[in-house]
Amino acid sequence: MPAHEHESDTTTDPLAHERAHLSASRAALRAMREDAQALNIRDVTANWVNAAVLQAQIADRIKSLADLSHTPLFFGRLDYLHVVGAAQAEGAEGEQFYIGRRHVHDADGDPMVIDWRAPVSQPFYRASRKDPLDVGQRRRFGYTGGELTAYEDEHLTDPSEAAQTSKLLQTEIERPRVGPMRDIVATIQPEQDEIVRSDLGGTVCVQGGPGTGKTAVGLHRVAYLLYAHRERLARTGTLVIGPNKSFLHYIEQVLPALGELEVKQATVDDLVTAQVEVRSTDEARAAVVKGDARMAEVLRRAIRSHVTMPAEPVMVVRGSRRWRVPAYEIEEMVKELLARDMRYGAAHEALPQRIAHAVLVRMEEAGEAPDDRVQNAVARTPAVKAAVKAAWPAVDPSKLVLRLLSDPEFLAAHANGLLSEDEQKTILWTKPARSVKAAKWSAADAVLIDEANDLVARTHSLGHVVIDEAQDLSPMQYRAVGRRCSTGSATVLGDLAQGTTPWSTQSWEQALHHLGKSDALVEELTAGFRVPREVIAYASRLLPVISPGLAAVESVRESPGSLSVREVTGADALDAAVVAACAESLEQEGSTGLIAADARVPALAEALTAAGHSYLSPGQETTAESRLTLVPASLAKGLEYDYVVLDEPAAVVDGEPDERTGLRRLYVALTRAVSGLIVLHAAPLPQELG
Ligand SMILES: Nc1ncnc2c1ncn2[C@@H]1O[C@H](COP(=O)(O)OP(=O)(O)OP(=O)(O)O)[C@@H](O)[C@H]1O
Repeated sequence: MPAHEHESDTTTDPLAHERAHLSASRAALRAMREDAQALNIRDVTANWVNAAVLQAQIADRIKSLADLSHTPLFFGRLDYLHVVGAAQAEGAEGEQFYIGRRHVHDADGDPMVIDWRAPVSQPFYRASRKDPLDVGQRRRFGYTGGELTAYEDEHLTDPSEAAQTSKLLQTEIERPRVGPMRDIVATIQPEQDEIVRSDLGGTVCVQGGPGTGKTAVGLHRVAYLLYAHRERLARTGTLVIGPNKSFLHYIEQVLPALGELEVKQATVDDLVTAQVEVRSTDEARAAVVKGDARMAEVLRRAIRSHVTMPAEPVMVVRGSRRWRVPAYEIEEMVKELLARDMRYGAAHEALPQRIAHAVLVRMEEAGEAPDDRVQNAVARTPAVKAAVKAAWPAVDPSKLVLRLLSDPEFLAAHANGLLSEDEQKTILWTKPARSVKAAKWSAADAVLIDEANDLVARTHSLGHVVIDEAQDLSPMQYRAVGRRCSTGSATVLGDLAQGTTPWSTQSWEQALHHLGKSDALVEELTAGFRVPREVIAYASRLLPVISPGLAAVESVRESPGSLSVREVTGADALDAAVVAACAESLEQEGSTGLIAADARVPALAEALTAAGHSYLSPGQETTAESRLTLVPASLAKGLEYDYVVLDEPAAVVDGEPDERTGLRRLYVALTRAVSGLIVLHAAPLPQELG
């Protein structure tokens, strides 16, 4: 695949020709923006509400038509052998398309640039020598600071041309990583593209080792789905779930860069803490039980225990007449509602109407002609209300969970046969809370309340939800996410070897079951775009212990990377050695992350400051001026730095409640580097690394 980089401005020169197309496309985009700006809505809107809505839509459109000087308008070109969609007749003319981030057309409406998500763009990502998909030539463009400076061709149907890896792709993968996460739209790989373009109807689960592009793929899938199902998803909504705020901050620019501004981002905690404030943390043992799917059944039983079979008839007085519905008839209604397994709150609303209906039937039998208004009025009479309160009382979900965690007898009544006595004791509060407001709720408690809420009233479902770092979710958290896409679909992204919660996912099959998406497709990504060969080989020594059976990632990075493991004599010397390693890394281009056990962070912060190094925390963006981030190991997941200095692996392992989790945390820390890793230790290294 020849790369072309020479300069020339004759019109016969291909690079000059492509540059001219770039200028023309930018001019066309400018014209599209000017058209949008010139729209006069006064003639078409009848009232000010419509006008405001329309004006906002136009403002969004103008924003989306901005020409960002450092974001190339197109990055590829496809030369089809035939007219797309036409019968492939011998000798027919081909068609040429420029592939970019958005659609641009000229004054006649003819396309200048095609959106990467359009069906005709797909072969840019998928066509191969084996299956050229009617593409004669695929061209990739290289840019330097917004300038088109190179191109590279593949002739997929030419048997004499040898297959080669793309230099431009390699350059893109090797590019230093300063600033927030970038999109990969120009270089999505075929196996990634299959996931990106899988249909909205199905849930996809991706298992992939560190740096295989799971996050990137998940975000591009959202962008793709929004393009392919724009109206439906605008109505139903999309959501990206990440492990913590600093991670969400790191990825938040990717979708806007792809022109998608409406996608919400949240942590699972954000989703479930609308009603209560989280003010405490559980011990691991308690959190594991609270996060177990058996808790869903405990809650279901507890809520249904509020239903009591009626013992009294209902007597409704209307005018001079009295109507009696006997207890056994109300009992039948209650039993029928229980059997229908509807939401508790919906049944609570339905029961008064059923009783009133029974009264209406009696009225009709007595020759009266009551209408619907009478039924509503009867449903609201004190007698009916009292009967409903006795048989199917309203339940406050937070109070229900409060009682389960405070009242041993109440818990036992609903948990017996599900949770052992020991497990019950583990989750009971030692000091029962007096009220919902006063209770010191934990994150796991909030998930229980969320489950109870859903038992009372169905949770609103979105059209699509992406869950990143999913391996860390508890079964109850999967359920919480699952009810937010119960009528939609999900993209589940994770790595079993990076699970660091006490309840982390053991198998995707189980996880998908809890999510309510057992029919999901499980895909695997194994090509690593982040971690260089030498470094991933070192980290993968941990795999047999932390996740037996999982294949090691194969790095596709050309530069082998640098790995240096240094022993420091004496714990006192460690801090100085770490600071020196940071200074050494900062001499290179790109970002440096100093990763350390959480407990080591204050000492290292002090050492860095004393040595005159300013540093960022994981939530802050690296810039050309400020390239060093001090990262507690607990926040390293999902992030990456060009150079990583890893402080004292043994301390990272010891920072976790058990060894396996500790080694998994270490695996995460070891796999954040893009170009080089320096490991410094005063204590012996964990033997698994030896
Ligand atoms: N096709 C690609 N072309 C170029 N870069 C890519 C491609 N796929 C992934 N990358 C880059 O590789 C890096 C790792 O990607 P990403 O963070 O999505 O991996 P991940 O699987 O989520 O990793 P982790 O398990 O560590 O969270 C990112 O910088 C991403 O931009």
